[in-house]
Amino acid sequence: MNELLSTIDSPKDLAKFSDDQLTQLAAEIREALCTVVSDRTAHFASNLGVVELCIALHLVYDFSQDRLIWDTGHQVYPHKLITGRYHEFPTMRRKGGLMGFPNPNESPYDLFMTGHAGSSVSTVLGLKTGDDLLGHDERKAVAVIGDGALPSGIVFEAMNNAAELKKDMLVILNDNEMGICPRVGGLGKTLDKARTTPLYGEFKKDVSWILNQIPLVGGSVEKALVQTRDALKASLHGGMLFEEMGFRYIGPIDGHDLATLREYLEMVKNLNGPVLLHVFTEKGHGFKPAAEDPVMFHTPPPFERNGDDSVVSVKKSSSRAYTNVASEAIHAVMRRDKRVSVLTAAMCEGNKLGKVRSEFPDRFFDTGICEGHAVAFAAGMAKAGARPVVDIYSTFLQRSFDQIFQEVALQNLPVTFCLDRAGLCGPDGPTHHGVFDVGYMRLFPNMVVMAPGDEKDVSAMLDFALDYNGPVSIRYPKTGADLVDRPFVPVELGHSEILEWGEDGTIVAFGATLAASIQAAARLRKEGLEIGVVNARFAKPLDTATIFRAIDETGFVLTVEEGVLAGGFGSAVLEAANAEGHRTDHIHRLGISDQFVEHGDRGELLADLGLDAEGIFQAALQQIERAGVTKDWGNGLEHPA
Ligand SMILES: Cc1ncc(C[n+]2csc(CCOP(=O)(O)OP(=O)(O)O)c2C)c(N)n1
Ligand SMILES: CC(=O)[C@@H](O)[C@H](O)COP(=O)(O)O
Ligand SMILES: [Mg+2]
Repeated sequence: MNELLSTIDSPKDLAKFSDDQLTQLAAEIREALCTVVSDRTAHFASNLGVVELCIALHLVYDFSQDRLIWDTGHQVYPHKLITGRYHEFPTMRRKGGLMGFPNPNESPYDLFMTGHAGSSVSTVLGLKTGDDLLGHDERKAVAVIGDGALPSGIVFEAMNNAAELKKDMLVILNDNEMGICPRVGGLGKTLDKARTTPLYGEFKKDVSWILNQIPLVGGSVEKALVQTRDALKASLHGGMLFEEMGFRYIGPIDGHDLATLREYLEMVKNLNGPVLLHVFTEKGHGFKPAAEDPVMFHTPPPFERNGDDSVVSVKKSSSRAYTNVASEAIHAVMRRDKRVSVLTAAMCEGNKLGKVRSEFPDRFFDTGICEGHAVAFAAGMAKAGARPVVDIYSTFLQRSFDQIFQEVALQNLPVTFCLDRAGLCGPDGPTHHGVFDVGYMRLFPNMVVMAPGDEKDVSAMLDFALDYNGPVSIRYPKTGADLVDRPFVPVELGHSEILEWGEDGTIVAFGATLAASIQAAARLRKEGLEIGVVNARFAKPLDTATIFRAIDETGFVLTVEEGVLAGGFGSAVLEAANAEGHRTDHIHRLGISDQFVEHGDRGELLADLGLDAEGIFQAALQQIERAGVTKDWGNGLEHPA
């Protein structure tokens, strides 16, 4: 297997293959995809669906000069295999290996590092405009965008502008009827029209035959007839929307038929102005289990295959992940409070909201990949007296910054934000690590910023939020929820929870760093040091009484957070201490410095950043030395550093 794929160093090598060899190449690419997902979580069904499209694109265009952006970028694996990264492919999504999204540091064929949906039409328009301005107008420009990404508002901003500029660019709509879950929204229904009529090729032949029966009396009639044909075709195929926006709509065509793809790409390649080519694909195409269950196989847990393409085992993820705890808490509160609704932005599966959707279809809202809208929509619901819970990943919620500011915080509306994947999300890497939210949420007056220290805190914080008459954000990472054994202290606005107190120093953990902080403190206590641990719970409002007591009465204060230091929890502590004239020289912050964190296993990344128990232990030891804490280390051992 892979006799052909392993010989490809550049897309230019594709030209040497016959049609039969290209068919074999597609099979080899699918085999490589199956192999890579058998021992790690990676994007699978989306990649299976674009194999022929990717081969056709690289046959028709020269992307060493032409511009290509894969929107979102989770379907970029075939592109990576064809652009000289076959031999590195086994390192996919491993620390230090290939990224699971486009990465310009890997190849000049990757122009933008992406992972968030919807920006491709804008960046391709920008590339084309820049190339034209700088005398490279011979370069073609292509964006490939999925039907799930298409409803993102930015796509329409870009198309609106592209139609104005009349730039020669191609948008390929990869329509597989799926986001991660089945696609939602009115736009999807427009696209569905295209599935009720013959594919473009057949339709075009029929219309051409009809037109040929009409004796043409001159250019004006022909022009009118062609326009009639295009309007008829576009209205039949749901393309009218794009035609009205100023894009030439072509399609739909079969996105798994290599010859058809090449024919149409050759045709549209030299059309003037913005063109949208509507391509039908099947998510999971070519691997039956994935085609039958593209939701499960979007990023399946590792699985093994039988020879007949059946799947032997799929390892389920941990059932006590924070995500599950949160979705169960949301479900419970929806059962007892009819004011409560939940909103997701195309991440129903990722947010584990399937049961909520089934039981409360009228109070479950999937807006599609439209996070800005989701937040403003929730604000409207809150204004009407409902209690919306916006359940959006930390990194994707960044899309809604202005709506959080204007529609929620400024109005002081009771919207509850559940920020899943807050912190390091592991193999998805820098586009997905949710590490900025404490900073951006803390900026807004009225916003309460919380993070559960363990599983028990999650439902308690949600209950608090829904009783609180203002905006609240609750952040938690993509990992198993810890369960800290202690007499539970109810969640109270601006109050932390003191788990241990010790004069030699205090570790103040914000969020899910609590368990590692407890472990580090326990090791230090074994060395004879009296180290306290505080479960901060709130970054805003801060529990200044407890924090100032730790500052004034203990040897040092070490804050620990799974997020960037800039504007984070530790910054809040420094700001508060400074504002009230307390010492700050013995306050040390653990978190993420001014850097983007690469992809890798979550545990590896935490250890690299010193945010695991060992790192916290070592940081505390350094603070102990700095504080001049002298201790008889018991058995006379050297300092336990
Ligand atoms: C702004 C943003 N929100 C949410 C996501 C999560 N997400 C990744 S892929 C995906 C579905 C994309 O569907 P589509 O564009 O149709 O691609 P397909 O997987 O069907 O090929 C979603 C919701 C994201 N990457 N970016
Ligand atoms: C491409 C994308 O953004 C999603 O597929 C994301 O990778 C899902 O992340 P989880 O697997 O953590 O839900
Ligand atoms: Mg899709």
